[in-house]
Amino acid sequence: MASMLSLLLVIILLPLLIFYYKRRQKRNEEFWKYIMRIPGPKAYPVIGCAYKVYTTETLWDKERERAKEFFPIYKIWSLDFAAVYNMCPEDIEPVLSNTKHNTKGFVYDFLHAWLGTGLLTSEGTKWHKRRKILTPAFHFNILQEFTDMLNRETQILVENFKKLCHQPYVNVITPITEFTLYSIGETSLGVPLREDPNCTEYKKAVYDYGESFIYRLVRPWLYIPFVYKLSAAYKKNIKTVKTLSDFSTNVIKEKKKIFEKDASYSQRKRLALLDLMLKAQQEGAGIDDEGIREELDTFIFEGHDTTSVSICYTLMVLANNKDTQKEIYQEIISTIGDTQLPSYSDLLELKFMERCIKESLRLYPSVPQIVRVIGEEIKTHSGYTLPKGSNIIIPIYDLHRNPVVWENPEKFDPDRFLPDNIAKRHPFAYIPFSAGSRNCIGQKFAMMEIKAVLCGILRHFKLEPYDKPEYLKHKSDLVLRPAGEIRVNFVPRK
Ligand code: HEM
Repeated sequence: MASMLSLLLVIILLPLLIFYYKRRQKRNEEFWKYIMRIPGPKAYPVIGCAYKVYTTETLWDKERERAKEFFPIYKIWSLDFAAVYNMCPEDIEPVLSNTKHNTKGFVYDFLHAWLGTGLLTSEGTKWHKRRKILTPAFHFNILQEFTDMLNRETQILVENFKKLCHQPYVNVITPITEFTLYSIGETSLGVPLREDPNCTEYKKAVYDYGESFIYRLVRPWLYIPFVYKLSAAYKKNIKTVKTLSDFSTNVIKEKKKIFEKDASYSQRKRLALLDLMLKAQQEGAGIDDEGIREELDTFIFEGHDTTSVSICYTLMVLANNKDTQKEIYQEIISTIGDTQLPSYSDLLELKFMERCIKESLRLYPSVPQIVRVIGEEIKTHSGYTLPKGSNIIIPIYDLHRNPVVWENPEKFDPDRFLPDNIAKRHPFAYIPFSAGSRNCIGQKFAMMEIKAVLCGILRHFKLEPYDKPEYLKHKSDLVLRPAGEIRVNFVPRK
């Protein structure tokens, strides 16, 4: 049976390998000349670096190892595909600040089955139009209105932690992910997701999609759509996609009911994200039902999973840095008091807390790497050429540990974000929200949400360490994920 399978594999794969290798040869000779000059791991003819198949667990460590071995630049390739990892701020600046390189790498296509071509995955005029429609949803007047909602969600979370805190530790991932999912529902979507019975299934489906994404990523033959469609992984993924899209379709249905019932709704001066899209649709501004669905999927995912991991890692880091935690607590009490809920301007004033969040995002960037396609040849700082059409991978996680920029990179030190220290650094050495025109549209919302939740948690609990940062393992996924739990001990304040 096994030998039959191997024979079948050879019959299918061999012609494909030859086809791709020929395609590769047809590509601009200069392209390969430049790519091959860049250092990189050992490679064999045709299959290149794909002689080892990694898993979601092993890929993470391998990429970190390679980042150290070949710092600051290296390439990987297989068949007709090549990508260059770059950890040099001087090289990243021209890529992210020039719209010629705005196209995302082909791996973003693996997200299309779920996110369609929403803001994260779209390109050209479609992306530009959508960004214009959606930007007002993050205007500071809107964010100001969100403060009360975030405070309410935080209070519910704190009550939840009060029930859990008698245990030796709390795995913060589940309660925090619920908090961020319900928060994006209450704020940007205006839909009470807490009442949606499908939330648990949705959260699991997000994890499943991430796993299937990495599964495909480490198997270059599955990049070929026709081969992928024959695989068991594809069939499994179809089910996951159905769960994900049923969830967002339901959210839209609920919201449309509210929107259509109340005529004055769309006349409000400032509208949150989903309202804004429905209004744009009413006014014929070029966004149809499918467009709303893909943006909603994008924002539910980007708006909850990224902030969730960031809050979880920040709690763990603060539990391990007691003096810093004490200083944040004192700042909260002196800015807001012991009982008041923070206003939007209070949150803006929490400067020390902000530095701690920034430092936590340096060590644990929720989006650990991004990819762009080079639209015009670039000469790198280290003397190589990135040819037009090459995929450049910006490993934010490794960039934030670049030893040339960050002294003692693994150390948590919020003073790195004192204004004088920021001024001394290259502006592209720290990019947790990316940079340039395709930066994170939700970054102010994210900072505000993280601050609101820290205010609530730290006012009620002292955090004691359980997991130590140096022993925490990560795994590859769409966002930075711990390989297991993130455990923190919650001690109620008297
Ligand atoms: C700590 C929290 C967050 C981090 C670290 C983060 C980081 C990022 C990064 C690095 C990108 C660039 C991705 C790429 O180029 O592939 C991005 C894009 C994006 N983010 Fe965030 N994000 C966060 C929170 C949010 C929130 C709360 C929202 C929405 C409410 C959001 C919505 C988006 C969208 C829609 C894009 C695509 C923007 C475009 O291409 O025009 N993010 N984010």
